[in-house]
Amino acid sequence: MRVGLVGWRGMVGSVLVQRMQEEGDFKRIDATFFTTSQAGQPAPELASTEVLVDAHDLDAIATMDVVISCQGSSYTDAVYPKLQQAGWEGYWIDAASSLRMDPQATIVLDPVNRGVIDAALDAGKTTFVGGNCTVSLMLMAIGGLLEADLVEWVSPMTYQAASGGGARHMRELLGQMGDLHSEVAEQLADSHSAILDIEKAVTAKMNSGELATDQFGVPLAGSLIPWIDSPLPSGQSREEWKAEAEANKILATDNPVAIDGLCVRVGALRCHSQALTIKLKRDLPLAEIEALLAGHNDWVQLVDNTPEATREALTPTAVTGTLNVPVGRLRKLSMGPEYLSAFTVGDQLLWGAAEPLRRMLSILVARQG
Ligand SMILES: NC(=O)C1=CN([C@@H]2O[C@H](COP(=O)(O)OP(=O)(O)OC[C@H]3O[C@@H](n4cnc5c(N)ncnc54)[C@H](OP(=O)(O)O)[C@@H]3O)[C@@H](O)[C@H]2O)C=CC1
Ligand SMILES: N[C@@H](CC(=O)OP(=O)(O)O)C(=O)O
Repeated sequence: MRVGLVGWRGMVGSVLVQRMQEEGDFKRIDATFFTTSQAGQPAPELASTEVLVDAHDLDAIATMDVVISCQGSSYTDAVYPKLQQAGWEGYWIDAASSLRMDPQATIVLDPVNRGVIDAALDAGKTTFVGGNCTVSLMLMAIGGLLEADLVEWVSPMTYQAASGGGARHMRELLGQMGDLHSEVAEQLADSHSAILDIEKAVTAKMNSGELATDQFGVPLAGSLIPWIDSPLPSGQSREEWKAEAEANKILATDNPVAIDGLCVRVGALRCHSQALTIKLKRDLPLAEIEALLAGHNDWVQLVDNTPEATREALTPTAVTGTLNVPVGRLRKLSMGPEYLSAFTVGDQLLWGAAEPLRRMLSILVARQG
């Protein structure tokens, strides 16, 4: 199978390539590495060509059986329609959002919707797109309740990492953290210095306009930003809108589950966290809920509702770089026995972006036999 990789040098793409190496995927494919900016330069050893191929060379792209793009929506918008018009019959696997709601496209998250993916392949569909990171991570966490049709609605309140904006956003956050520390390093070193003086100096620096804020627009270090992506007439941010729209498409629900909440950027590096309020269709003992959640897939992990277990396993620090999707803080809320709280954390570059694409490629390779 000839597989073209576009966007492999970026953050999502490099996590994808790393995972493909870990799983030995390159042994099963013939990989061509494409580029939008470095055509003709040496290709990585994993490639079947010696040099990188121009990602806008449609003739070259069209020789691929599969194209995986982690290059972003503008590349997809420029190339995908032309390939379709030219009658290309290969498979298009994409990390970008632009094709997700296209009726021809299937959103892939196989531990949750393998049946939907298989039905699409059987029907001859060829376009497969990874879901929004918070949506995929939420479904990995509470897939057991959704599969059992126990959920009336979910309100996710998110705590999203800087990496969701891209590499430059991560750099900006770390730079802000360093600048704030430098501002008060001397007072911090003196254990007798007054904490309110330190706070005042930090707050003054944050409001001084001196911190680099080209990516986020305002300081994120020591703060948060309760808006992600563009505004919609509904008052939602586009990130908030994706929750219900994409989740129901992934699940192929007959009766859509209402999913709506607020999306917030916080100073985490690459793990998104979400506090979920879930309205169940009926009262269910907590032990049954836990069994359904834990039994749904190989990556979800129940975390005891204790301070020790929560600090140990339910933080971005504990989860970053792993495929684990811990879910904890499970308890019935005081609003009534059908109201459940949950908190979940996941690496937004792994299950949130690269891993569903890698697994979609494996499904195609396995089908080819
Ligand atoms: N960030 C995220 O969390 C998520 C992103 N996505 C989707 O994936 C797309 C790509 O995101 P992301 O990986 O963050 O984008 P990046 O900005 O990290 O990379 C995108 C492209 O930029 C080019 N590039 C230019 N300079 C550099 C450099 N110094 N290092 C690496 N690459 C460079 C590369 O293309 P080339 O080699 O052709 O020059 C690369 O493929 C997004 O637009 C989005 O659609 C989806 C889910 C989550
Ligand atoms: N918008 C997400 C990251 C992302 O790229 O999402 P999408 O693939 O839906 O555009 C975030 O900022 O955390």
